[in-house]
Amino acid sequence: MSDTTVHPQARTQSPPVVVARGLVKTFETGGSQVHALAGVDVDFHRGAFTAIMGPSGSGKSTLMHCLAGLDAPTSGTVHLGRTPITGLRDRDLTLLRRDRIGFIFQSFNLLPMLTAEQNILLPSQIARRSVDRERFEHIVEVVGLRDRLGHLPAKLSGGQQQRVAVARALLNAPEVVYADEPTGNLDSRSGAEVLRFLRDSARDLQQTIVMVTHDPVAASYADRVVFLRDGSIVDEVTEPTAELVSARLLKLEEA
Ligand SMILES: Nc1ncnc2c1ncn2[C@@H]1O[C@H](COP(=O)(O)OP(=O)(O)OP(=O)(O)O)[C@@H](O)[C@H]1O
Repeated sequence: MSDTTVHPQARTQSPPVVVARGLVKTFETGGSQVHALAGVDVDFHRGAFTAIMGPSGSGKSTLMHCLAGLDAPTSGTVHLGRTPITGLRDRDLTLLRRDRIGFIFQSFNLLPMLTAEQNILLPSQIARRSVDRERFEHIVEVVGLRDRLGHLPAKLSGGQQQRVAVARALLNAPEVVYADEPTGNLDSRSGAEVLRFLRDSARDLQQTIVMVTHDPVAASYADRVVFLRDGSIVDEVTEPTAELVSARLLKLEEA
């Protein structure tokens, strides 16, 4: 174990970066109600890589949207650090998402006319933030994009494009990165590259990462997996293996 490696147990005991309490989200659809979140309490700690799993419709996306301030819960609270993000005005939420949260989506979301480097730097430019060149160099090195920085996205493989998106999300050292099915569009080799990088970022850069995934192999890269069913957290596994995650998921789907 290297000096910079923190044992997973130590990471889960560090102070929480994100704290959600009593999260309820009810959708009204044509006269009936859907309880997408039925009272979720969950914490995410600094430097921890957490996967959120559960059967289809269990509330994973809704939970991530409420945690990230992309949607407002019907009731309950979310704190990012000391900031209660539930209750912030739209403009403050926009700034908070821009300055303190990183996002990685299944569909990369790169701008096609910008090079890899320009895509990585774009959010900092929009926010008029000075770039920590040392961190940029480090991230580029770790994601293995050094010789691809001048390429347009169309000239990169899917895995390389997602690594650009990951580097972009991490450049500003956001307090938390939310990844929504980040390997959903990748073949298994490229997916593994991206997942290794996310895992290493949590370990080496103390980056807090929360990932929604359907894939037990992807979840096995996390330090911890929380399982949702019918809008509630019903199970949790630390130091998961793909086999263990598959078995728990199967149990939830059968129940
Ligand atoms: N905008 C909406 N309006 C009405 N119902 C919604 C809305 N968004 C989600 N739901 C419902 O809330 C529940 C949870 O949905 P959510 O998308 O969070 O689940 P999920 O676990 O992410 O599903 P999947 O794995 O299929 O993506 C589902 O029953 C869904 O139909």
